Amino acid sequence: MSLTGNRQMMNEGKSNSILVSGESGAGKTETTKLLMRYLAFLGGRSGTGGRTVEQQVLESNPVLEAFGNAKTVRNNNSSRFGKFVELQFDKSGKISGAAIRTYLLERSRVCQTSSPERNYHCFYFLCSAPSEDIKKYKLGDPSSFHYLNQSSCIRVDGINDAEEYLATRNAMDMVGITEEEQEAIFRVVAAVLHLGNISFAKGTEADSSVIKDAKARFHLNTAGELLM
Ligand SMILES: Nc1ncnc2c1ncn2[C@@H]1O[C@H](COP(=O)(O)OP(=O)(O)OP(=O)(O)O)[C@@H](O)[C@H]1O
Repeated sequence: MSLTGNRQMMNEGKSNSILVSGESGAGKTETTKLLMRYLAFLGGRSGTGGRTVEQQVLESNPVLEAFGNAKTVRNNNSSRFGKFVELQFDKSGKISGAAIRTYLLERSRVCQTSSPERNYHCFYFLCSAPSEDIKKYKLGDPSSFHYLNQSSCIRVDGINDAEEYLATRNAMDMVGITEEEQEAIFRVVAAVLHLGNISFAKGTEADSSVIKDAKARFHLNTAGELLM
């Protein structure tokens, strides 16, 4: 399919589209990665050192999967969003640029998950980060966070969260997300986990509420610090 699309584009000089559809678990994500890899291979530039557009295109997948994929009943790596990937080629057929647009992330999953599903991978990856990051974001075991412990599924066979954290960081470097931007992104991810642990108790006045206890206050303060 990639080859046919590429040949038609080169012969007719027209843009081509490939639509990958199917039910959850059908193989859309894996097929799209294979299509992108082959198109990147066909449009690759030989001899260019460093970070090439092809590499950046391919490395966008681990980044999108970390933040937009989760384990569901049907698929351990289910994409909870849609995406439109545009690869641009120059007259000689070499990749000159790429753009990825995402649609409709399943946002409700952030606050609510149930067994045997998991929340988005990025939360578990961050909880398995090297100790200096854990300390910096004041994190701990995933099971200590409400947004993650509503489900009894914390770990997934075949996914090493610690390795995936490093792979995600590496992929973010590759696609050109600066260290500062990555820091900001993971601060928000950590802050979301802390926000989920803030609980309230009934206040003395009618219809009022107060922070429940010292633990809840710690998470409130930490979320505030991370979002500053
Ligand atoms: N070409 C393939 N080779 C090997 N395994 C595959 C292939 N395609 C799919 N699979 C297996 O099926 C699983 C589900 O595939 P994939 O994540 O691509 O489905 P999907 O259609 O994108 O699902 P969702 O809509 O839930 O994101 C993969 O994790 C993998 O185990």
